[in-house]
Order: sequence, then C-alpha cells, then structure tokens
Amino acid sequence: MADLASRISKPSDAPADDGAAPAPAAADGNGAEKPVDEGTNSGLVETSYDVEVKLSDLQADQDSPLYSVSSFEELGLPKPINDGLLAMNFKKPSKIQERALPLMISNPPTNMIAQSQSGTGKTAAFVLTVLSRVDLTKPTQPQALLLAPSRELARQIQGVIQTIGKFCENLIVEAAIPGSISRETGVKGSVVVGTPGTVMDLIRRRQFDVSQLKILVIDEADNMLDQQGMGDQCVRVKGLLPRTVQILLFSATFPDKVMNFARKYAPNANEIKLRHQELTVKGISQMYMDCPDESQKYDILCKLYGLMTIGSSVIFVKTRESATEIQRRMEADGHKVSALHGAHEGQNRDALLDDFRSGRSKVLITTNVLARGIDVSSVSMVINYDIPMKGFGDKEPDMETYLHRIGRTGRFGRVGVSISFVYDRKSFEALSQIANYYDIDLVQLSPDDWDMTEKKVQEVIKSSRARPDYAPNPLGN
Ligand SMILES: Nc1ncnc2c1ncn2[C@@H]1O[C@H](COP(=O)(O)OP(=O)(O)OP(=O)(O)O)[C@@H](O)[C@H]1O
Repeated sequence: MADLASRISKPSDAPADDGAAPAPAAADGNGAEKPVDEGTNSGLVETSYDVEVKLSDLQADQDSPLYSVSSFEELGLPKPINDGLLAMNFKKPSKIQERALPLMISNPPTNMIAQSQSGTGKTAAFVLTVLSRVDLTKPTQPQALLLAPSRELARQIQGVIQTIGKFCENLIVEAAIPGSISRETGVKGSVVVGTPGTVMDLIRRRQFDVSQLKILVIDEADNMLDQQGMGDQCVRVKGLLPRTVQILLFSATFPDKVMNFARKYAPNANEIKLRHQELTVKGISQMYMDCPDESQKYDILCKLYGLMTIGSSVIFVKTRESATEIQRRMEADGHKVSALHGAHEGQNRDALLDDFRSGRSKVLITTNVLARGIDVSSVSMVINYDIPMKGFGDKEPDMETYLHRIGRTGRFGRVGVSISFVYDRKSFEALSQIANYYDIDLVQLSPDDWDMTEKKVQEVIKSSRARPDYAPNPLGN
C-alpha cells in the first residue's frame, strides 16, 4: 500500500488533466450545462464547450510519439498508396512510421521488431510496407500474411488495408477468421489477415497457398509469440512459409522474456525499442477508484455511467461470466450497455463491435479479448473493473495487459481517462506495482467525494473532442 500511496495524487493535489495532452488550444461555446443522457439515473451533467487540440501541434512536439520531420511523399511509395494516405487525411507520419518505414520497405527486405506506444500508428506502418510489396498483377496469389490475436483485430486490420489501398487496383484482402473463407474457393486474395488457428487450418487443408508469400506481419507480437499462448501456432505457421519471407513484429509491449524469442523468430531484425518508463501515452489521465469493498464496485460503476456515455467507454472485467452478469444488472437498472466476449458467436461479436464503432452503443463491457489493438477513436474512458492479473492463481499484475487496455483511449493524440478499481490489499498492491513499473502517478478518486470525482473526470473527457485537422476515420470509428 505504501508504494501506491507514494504514486497517487490526492484529489486536491493535482489538476484532473495532469499528464494529459498538451494544453488545449481553444475553448468555444458558452459552457452551458445540459443533461447528459435522459433515462439514466446518474444525475451527472455535461458542459457543452469543446476544446480543440491540433494534431499539427502534437506532431511538432519533439517529445511526442507523433512527432516527425519528414513527409509520406519522401518515402517514394507508389502513387495509389500515397493517394490512399491523402484520402485518410494522414498528413505526416508519426515517429514509428517515420523511423520504421524506410527500414522496412528497402531492399533486400529486412526483418523488423518494432515497438511504439498504443495508438501511435503501428498499423499504417506495417500496412504501407505490405502494400509496397504486393504485386497487383497477381491479385489472387497470396503474397502477404498478417496475424492478429483476435477476429476483431484481424477484421480491423483488413479494413485499414482496404482503406489505405483503395486506389490500388485489383487489391484483394481476405480475412482468415472462423467462418470467413469458403471451403470451395479457399483463399483467393493477395493479402490475408487472420488469426493463427484458422490460418493454420487453411494451410493444412491446402486451401491457402503460401508458396509465394513475401511478407509475414505479426501484430501484438509479444502476445502472439508467448509460449503460454499462441506461440506454438505462430512457430508452426512460420515453418510452412518460404524461408525468404520478410518478418515484421509489432507491439506496444515487448517484455524481455518474449523479446529473446522474438529475436529468434525474426533473425537479424532491425529493432525499434522503448524503455518501459516511456510506454504510457501522455494523453491518458490514469486514475484509480478507491472502493470500500468488492460489493460496492458495481454501485460505483453505475454512478459513473453518466460520465461513461459522454464519449464511448470500455469496461474491462476478468471473466466472461462477470461481463454477462454486469450487463444483466446494469440493464435491469435501466442502463444501455453491450457485452462482448469469447463466448459469443463470431458474427454476433462483429455486429456488437460495429455498433460500438458507429456509436450506436456507447458502453462496452468486455474481457481481455478486446484489450489489444482495437481502435475506436471516440473512446474517452476505460474502466479496469478488475485489475489485470496473470500467473497461476492470478499472483502477479499483468503489466502489459494494463497498458493495452488503457490504450483503447487516447488514440493518436486524443485525450482520455482510465479508472482502475481497487478494493482490497491485493488489488491495491497490484496497481501499485503497475504504477511503479511504468513510473506513473495515479490520481485517486474517492466514492465519498462524488463532486470531485465528477469534476476531475469530466475535465478530461470534455477536452477529448475530435481534432479539427483530423478527418473522421474512414473505418467509421
Ligand atoms: N500518420 C497519421 N496521421 C493521422 N492519423 C494517423 C496516422 N497514423 C495512424 N493514424 C490513426 O491513429 C489511430 C491509431 O493507430 P493504430 O491503430 O495503428 O495504433 P497502434 O499503434 O497500432 O495502437 P495499438 O498499440 O493500440 O494497437 C488510427 O485511428 C489511425 O487511423
């Protein structure tokens, strides 16, 4: 407890936007108050003034992971790819894009292990490399394979490739996730994005010809290569590919243990690494809620509901059962929430996430299945209802999962809030270790001072509006 105590700011010590994105440039509107969401019982109110943070300001700040000096044109990518970037309104590369792309697109192809904070544009970095390698005169010959840990992330990456590649004639991008590839035709695209199990099945059944693959990308690579998880499958997939394949491994986190394995998996790779103290995104204000005991967590969550619906929010819980149970109770209490986890059918999961992306649903309760990679820019709050733990018997805090979960907000220079619920010595100590590891000062919220809680959280959320120089994401998020 002492550790966490040294890491926290009491409500009166620090402004709510401590550690948030650079100072807001302007406030417009008159600050008039209006009810947040009729039909909720939170009684919270929303002030209507927006605050603008210009992306161009962030990209001029040398300390920002979005900083860069060059332009996409300088990379010399083919015109259809540059046109795709223009259509996305990507004006300048982020730091990871600027550093990694020249190394990845050069010839002869070299492997890459690349790390960069959540929401800083790793996807576009590897997607541009993939597009630069594909020969569009062979549209049905698989040439690039991208692996991701969840069907949602695979679908999202497929969408990004299709969007950036929309001017690349004959580009066919297929998703290799359960139920997506017809048994009769097999894989008939030049780019394939999938989950390892399905990809493995397709290759084994000879429905996916990998003989001409030039590039293998593994997103969330530390998770994918972990021997406790999908490591074996990724090793087997690689064993079936041509030996010359270029391997790109990307993640926001690379614990040392996995890094050693990653170096064997992608030999002689260029490496872009960060220290763990550099991993948190400034725009995310990290807070914690000091709950008196476990039974009160649910009531506190319901009290926060009004704030959660100002933008969109994700609530992370430990198990599928508790996701379903919290959804049931919140709905019974008149709140509108969705729950997405691995027990749902694939297509049901797709529909739930599509609703959340489009804003039709604003509060999503989920498990670690959506902790990584999912990019929905309107998410302004993440709640760790349960602190992420790992190891047999949940003995240690899961540092990586914490970072990925809170990274669902604060995407590409936006601001957001994360609130981690603690209620006993174990959860307190786990969060304290996380705070020490990443060198973060967590702001304490108290359920006994609801006015202060509301003020601190609202101050951040209010400033999380879309930037004026950033076009809406063509994926609709
Ligand atoms: N150069 C750019 N200019 C403007 N927006 C960008 C640029 N590159 C990426 N983005 C946007 O930034 C957001 C976050 O990017 P992305 O999803 O690739 O993050 P990430 O680094 O993969 O994060 P995570 O570690 O959470 O997977 C996306 O909405 C993307 O469209």
